[in-house]
Amino acid sequence: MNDIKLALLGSEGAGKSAVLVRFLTKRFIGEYASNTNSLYHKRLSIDGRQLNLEVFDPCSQSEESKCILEEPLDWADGFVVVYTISDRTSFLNAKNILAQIKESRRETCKGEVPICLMGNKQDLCHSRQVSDEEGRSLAQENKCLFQEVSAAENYLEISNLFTKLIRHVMEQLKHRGDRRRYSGSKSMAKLINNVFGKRRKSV
Ligand SMILES: Nc1nc2c(ncn2[C@@H]2O[C@H](COP(=O)(O)OP(=O)(O)OP(=O)(O)O)[C@@H](O)[C@H]2O)c(=O)[nH]1
Repeated sequence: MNDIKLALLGSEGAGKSAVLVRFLTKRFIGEYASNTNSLYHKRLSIDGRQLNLEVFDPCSQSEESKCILEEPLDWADGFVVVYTISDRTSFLNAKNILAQIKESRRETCKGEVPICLMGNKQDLCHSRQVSDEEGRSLAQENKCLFQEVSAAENYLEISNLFTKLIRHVMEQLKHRGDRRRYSGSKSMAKLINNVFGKRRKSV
């Protein structure tokens, strides 16, 4: 069984939990606790392969809590970076997060870091502050997957994006010698318990 570890990153309220819960359960739930770090588990089958998916959904990454990024950056095999199309600040924050991911993997990761950039809340396009082209070009600069989505209204696009990202992670893991840096001795659950004190979720 392959273990795949993803981290969700983005501004407060960008819709990280909504996007993830949409993918894992096909449902949209309006409100989520935002002051806790959560680790979600799900068994999946992609291309006939059984996967053990773990997704870390940290509480919001404000400027002051920048250090919170360090553990997921080290731990994850791939990243989902979420911004809101109706909030330019969240887009600028996503840009910073992408730069931090690249910087943290510069020495250890020879190939591309599997990342998916999601412009969420597409249903709020009447109050759009970030164009689709801006999102697309930021994704191209950083060699990551990109799509605008609406966790509130759409399942399929989100599911397809996660699936593409997981395929990319599986490809990268095949080519890497240091496949499981943390599993066993230093799991994310332990890291989170140590650093933050947290809940684990299964869906
Ligand atoms: N209109 C609309 N609202 C959304 C969408 N996705 C999430 N929301 C709403 O945006 C708010 C924040 O969503 P969350 O999923 O909690 O965002 P988050 O990024 O996990 O937030 P933190 O946990 O605070 O970091 C909630 O009120 C959601 O109902 C969407 O696609 N469209």
